[in-house]
Formats: sequence, C-alpha cells, structure tokens
Amino acid sequence: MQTKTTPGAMLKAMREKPPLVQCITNYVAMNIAANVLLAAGASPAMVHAAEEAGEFAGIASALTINIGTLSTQWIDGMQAAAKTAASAGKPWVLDPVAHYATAFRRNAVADLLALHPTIIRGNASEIIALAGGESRGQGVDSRDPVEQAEGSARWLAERQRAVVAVTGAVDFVTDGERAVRIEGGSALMPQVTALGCSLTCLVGAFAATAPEDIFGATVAALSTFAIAGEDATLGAAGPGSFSWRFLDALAALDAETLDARARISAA
Ligand SMILES: Nc1ncnc2c1ncn2[C@@H]1O[C@H](COP(=O)(O)OP(=O)(O)OP(=O)(O)O)[C@@H](O)[C@H]1O
Ligand SMILES: Cc1ncsc1CCO
Ligand SMILES: [Mg+2]
Repeated sequence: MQTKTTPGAMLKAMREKPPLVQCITNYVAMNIAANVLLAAGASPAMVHAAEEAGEFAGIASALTINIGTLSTQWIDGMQAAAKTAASAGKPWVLDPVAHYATAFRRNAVADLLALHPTIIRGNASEIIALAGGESRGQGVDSRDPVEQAEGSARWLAERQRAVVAVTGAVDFVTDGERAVRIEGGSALMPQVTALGCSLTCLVGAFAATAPEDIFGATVAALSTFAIAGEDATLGAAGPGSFSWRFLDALAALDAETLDARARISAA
C-alpha cells in the first residue's frame, strides 16, 4: 500500500483516486470552491437540500459544512448530513463563518459542534470567539492575528477532540497535542472572497484521501494553498488576476514541488 506521509504524497494519492466531497457551502463560495477542488484533483458536489443532504453524505467520502449564507432550511440539511457522516465514521469539516455575529449563527454552530466535527477550520477571529474569547472580527473578515488565536485553537481542539486549523498570514494547526505553523500564501488571498471557504472544502478532500491521518491531511491542504498562493502572486496585477492564476497554480502544483517548498514548523 502506498504511504501517504507527506503533503505531496497525499496530493498524489488524491489525484490518483479523486474523492467525492460533499460541500455544503455558501452562495458566495460555491463556484470558486468547486473549481478549487477540481484544480487540486478532487470531485466536488455542492449538495445541501434537507431532502437529500443526509442521503448524499452516505455516498460521499467526506463532508464540509460552512454557515456563510445560512437559512433554516440549510440548517436542516447540515444537521442531516453531519449526522450521517458522524455515524458512518466519515471525516467532516466545520467552517463557522462569522458565527459571533448573530444569535442565529451562534446557535447553528453550537448544534453542529455537538455533532463532533473531525476538523474545524476558521480565521483567527472565528477561532478566538469559538473558544469564548473577545474577537475583533467584522462580519466574515478576521481582524485578529493568528498568533493571538493559537491558545484558543489548542483549547478548542482538546475540548472538541478535533483538529483545529486557524488561517491567516501564518497558519496554525493543532490536534490539542501536536501543533505546527505553515508559512506561505499571499497578502492577496484575503482580497479574494471565499478562498478560506474553498480551503475548508479542500481540507475535506485531503481528509477523504487520508482519513487515517486527519492532522497530516489538514496540514497538507493548508500547505497546498500556501504554495499555490505564492505561485499565483507572481505576475498578478491584483485580486482579479490572482484569482484565476491561483486555480492554474493549484492545477500545476506537483507532489515533489509541494514537498520541497512547504514550510511547516513545529509550534
Ligand atoms: N496575509 C496573508 N498572507 C498570506 N496568506 C494569507 C494571508 N491571509 C490569508 N492567507 C491565506 O488565505 C487562505 C484563506 O484564509 P483566510 O484566513 O483568509 O480565510 P477566511 O477569512 O475564512 O476567508 P473567507 O471567509 O473569505 O473564505 C489561507 O490559505 C491563508 O493561509
Ligand atoms: C462575503 C461572504 N458573506 C457571507 S459568506 C461570504 C464568503 C466569505 O466568507
Ligand atoms: Mg471564512
């Protein structure tokens, strides 16, 4: 059996056997997130209706849930899908977009946390607030440095028994015991909407490929974004050209390059 011990090996394995990933994401993210998964080598399906989301989770290899553009009907679909994934032992990822902003979002996230997400991916403001801290987030945008969220992430990972990924200028990943920082990316990334949401879907794709190593899979997804982000910056005139260059860079990234350039350090 092939070993999937490095980000590059996981990327290669994903492309050899593209996993079906059910992405319940927001209206803003749907298109770019699906294109990100295709460029990276996975098979996305944006399936959220309450009538079918639970059934679909039974055939997908991983599930991702993002509360960006929430409504009551969507919550029913999210709950059904998360219950199926959890009871089947399939990895599922929670992206708690701006959960601190309203009671509706806070309650939805509390109910989803009770279904034990395998991975939680958010920006620094979201992770600080999930751990009960004072965040400075404004709507969906983070206003806090990742360093400030590291303690919150460790606490949340222990409490939820989940891998927690905090993204920003330097990303941070922990399972409560181990922790790493990942450097790379581009200051243009937060200028393009829904790249974080797309990353959440890619984390699901890597988790589907390496369910035996959820921490490693999360690190691999973030490293893939970090290197593709660096490559897309070259020649980009601004967020517009960065956006399409980013898809091209993801598709062009190979396993060897990823392993040679990923900057992952113990934290
Ligand atoms: N200043 C930065 N420099 C380098 N990379 C960055 C920077 N800010 C964000 N990134 C990268 O952008 C990607 C998305 O992370 P971000 O924290 O912006 O997500 P987000 O706030 O949830 O985004 P959204 O809600 O718009 O989807 C990650 O790969 C992250 O490493
Ligand atoms: C802009 C925006 N609004 C709700 S979700 C979303 C995408 C980035 O999180
Ligand atoms: Mg976000």
